[in-house]
Amino acid sequence: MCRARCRRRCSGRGPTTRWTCRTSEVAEATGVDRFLRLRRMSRLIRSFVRTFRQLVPTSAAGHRARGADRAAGTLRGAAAALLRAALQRQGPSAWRCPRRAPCGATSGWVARTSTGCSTRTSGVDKADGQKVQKQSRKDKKESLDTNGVPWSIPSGGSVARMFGQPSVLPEEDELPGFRAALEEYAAEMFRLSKKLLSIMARVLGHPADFFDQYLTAPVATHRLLHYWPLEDFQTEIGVGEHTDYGLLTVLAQDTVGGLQVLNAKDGRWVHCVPIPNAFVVNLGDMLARWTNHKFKSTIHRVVTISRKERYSVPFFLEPNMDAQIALGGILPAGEAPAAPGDTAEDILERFYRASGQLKPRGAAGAPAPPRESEAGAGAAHGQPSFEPPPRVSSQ
Ligand SMILES: O=C(O)CCC(=O)C(=O)O
Ligand SMILES: [Fe+2]
Repeated sequence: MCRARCRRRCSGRGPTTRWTCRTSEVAEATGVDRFLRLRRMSRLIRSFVRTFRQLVPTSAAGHRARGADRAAGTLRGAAAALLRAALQRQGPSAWRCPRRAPCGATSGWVARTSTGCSTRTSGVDKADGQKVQKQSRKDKKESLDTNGVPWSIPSGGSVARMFGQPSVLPEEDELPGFRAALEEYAAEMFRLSKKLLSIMARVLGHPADFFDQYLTAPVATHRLLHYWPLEDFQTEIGVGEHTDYGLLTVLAQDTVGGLQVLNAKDGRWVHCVPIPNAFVVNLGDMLARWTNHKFKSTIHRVVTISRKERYSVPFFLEPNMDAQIALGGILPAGEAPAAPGDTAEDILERFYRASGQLKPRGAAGAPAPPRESEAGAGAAHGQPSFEPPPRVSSQ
């Protein structure tokens, strides 16, 4: 039996305090954890559905997001089914994948951690890998990360393989329609992102379809976020100050508010007041680097000042992992030659190493990357020392 505050029965091996119980063992032994997870997820998904309802038919780019509307309808049904399942204690068993999970999956529910602090950037170019700092305040949020481009098979090394993994989600019979609705919404966000990028391409003096060549096997994360109200502003935050590291982020937020953007000119935080029927679009570090900061990445954070819980749904887009992202390389005049280490994958890897999600190369104690055969079913591509994905408080 577990000691401390946990009465769950463990396998009897080793120390059995609440904090050292392995979720899988607890779930196996009692089924309780599974039930709790299901309840938690049902709340998250219900609120996600509410956020969807607020999604507008018309986005910032005048793009009609019919898919998002349809997906909202499907999700309403899916959430109801999930709740029913929760009541009957028939929850899915494996769709929460804790970070550092042996299965190495890169998506799934990322719980609020008891110790984790977000990382933040002290500059706007994390692409150089050295500017990530530890925040002193803890993020008070949880999320469900899913693969935003499930059809894409990114090619490259371990980062590409990590992102190419399927999402950890309830099975169809556990939550009918949920996967389809997520995919439909993500596909719509991908279309919208491409539309926005085509406008940017023209601003940069390129043909409208310029970015398409870099988006044939992209990487994207579709995230469902839930924030609790903050109780102590000294020690807690929604998400710490950061820039997203990819190309761009299309974000739907509810009406609670809390997203803030840094005005680089006067150093003040500006509230990104929710506008009904609008998406927020953040530019990421890769776009900043590619344009030599002609397009700046958005420094933002979430400080939930309301007593209400907050929900948001960002869609983060990165290009093909082998896209060369040289500093200023996308500017038509004076194309900078790409140097080794300039691919999107190199940049992501540097970021993960600098933020501690990936151990430095050759670090003492750094576990060796598992061989493919050791990776297990959930890590079909063999995820090494990655603590999977969440673009942490980065993204
Ligand atoms: O929830 C939000 O509004 C922003 C979330 C965010 O910035 C992130 O996850 O990178
Ligand atoms: Fe962000």
